[in-house]
Amino acid sequence: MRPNLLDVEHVNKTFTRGGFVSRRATHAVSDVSFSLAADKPEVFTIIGESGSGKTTLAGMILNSLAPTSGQIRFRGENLRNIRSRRARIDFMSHVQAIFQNPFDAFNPLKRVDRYLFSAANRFMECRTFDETADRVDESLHKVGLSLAEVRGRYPHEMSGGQLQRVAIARALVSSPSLIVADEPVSMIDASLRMTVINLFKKLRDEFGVSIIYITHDLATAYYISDRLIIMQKGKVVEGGDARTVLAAPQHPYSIKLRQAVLSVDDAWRDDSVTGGIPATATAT
Ligand SMILES: Nc1ncnc2c1ncn2[C@@H]1O[C@H](COP(=O)(O)OP(=O)(O)OP(=O)(O)O)[C@@H](O)[C@H]1O
Repeated sequence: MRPNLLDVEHVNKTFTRGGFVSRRATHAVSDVSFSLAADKPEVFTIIGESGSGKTTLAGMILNSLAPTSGQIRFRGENLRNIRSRRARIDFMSHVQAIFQNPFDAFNPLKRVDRYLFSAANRFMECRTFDETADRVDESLHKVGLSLAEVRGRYPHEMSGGQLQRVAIARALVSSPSLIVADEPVSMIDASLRMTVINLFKKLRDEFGVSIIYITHDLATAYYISDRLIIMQKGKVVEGGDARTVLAAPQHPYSIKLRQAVLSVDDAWRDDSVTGGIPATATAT
């Protein structure tokens, strides 16, 4: 039987601070489990208020943080066993990350196309410059851009939305099967957010990429998710099919979330009249 794309099994992460006498432990992630199937690309959302453990969980899925206990497997392989440089590069070619602020992801003094070329050189076995350029151009087309548009430009010459699309194109160069996107639209101008959000749907539907979408933004979570888990203080308080969870929320936090979504729906209805961009609500 084909292994799942991702298995997160009873994962815990505890940070300890202080010395022997004043030692303090933070249970950032407590007993979290979920799986993503290999043959069914989806947008899986991890939603929760600030400090609920979302970024810590993302770090463990990206293999940049080790769980205190429990295990994470990608295509059946325990991430703990991915140690050699070659194995790490192979893993990174399949699992890519998108971060919150695209302006932090690019050096202001470096042309953005150079990032795309180095990703192509790192992950793909292109034999000629033209082959590398084709690969880069192909990735940029997937996000609605082209090498001709991007070549020679510096980060400050692009909008936050455009730059985040370049970051996604860079992630796509290696044809990953999973993208972990941690608050990818929260630093982007509201008018450009939906372009990036719709792009994730396109990656799922047209290119078979699964997305782990991490957010505290209820409106985009509601709009984009196939399944979701709601985290609070490191624990999953509710999870499952996004519409089902939101239709009959059980946990007080999910009820609060649904109320916020309902008010967002109202905002959408208003926006459909005015032709504006949907408002977003934030869990507090
Ligand atoms: N390196 C660390 N050392 C100590 N504590 C940490 C560390 N990283 C995170 N924490 C703590 O773990 C908890 C979860 O943090 P995390 O950043 O994962 O939450 P989050 O849901 O992503 O929050 P936000 O939405 O604000 O980014 C918090 O209490 C945080 O202070």
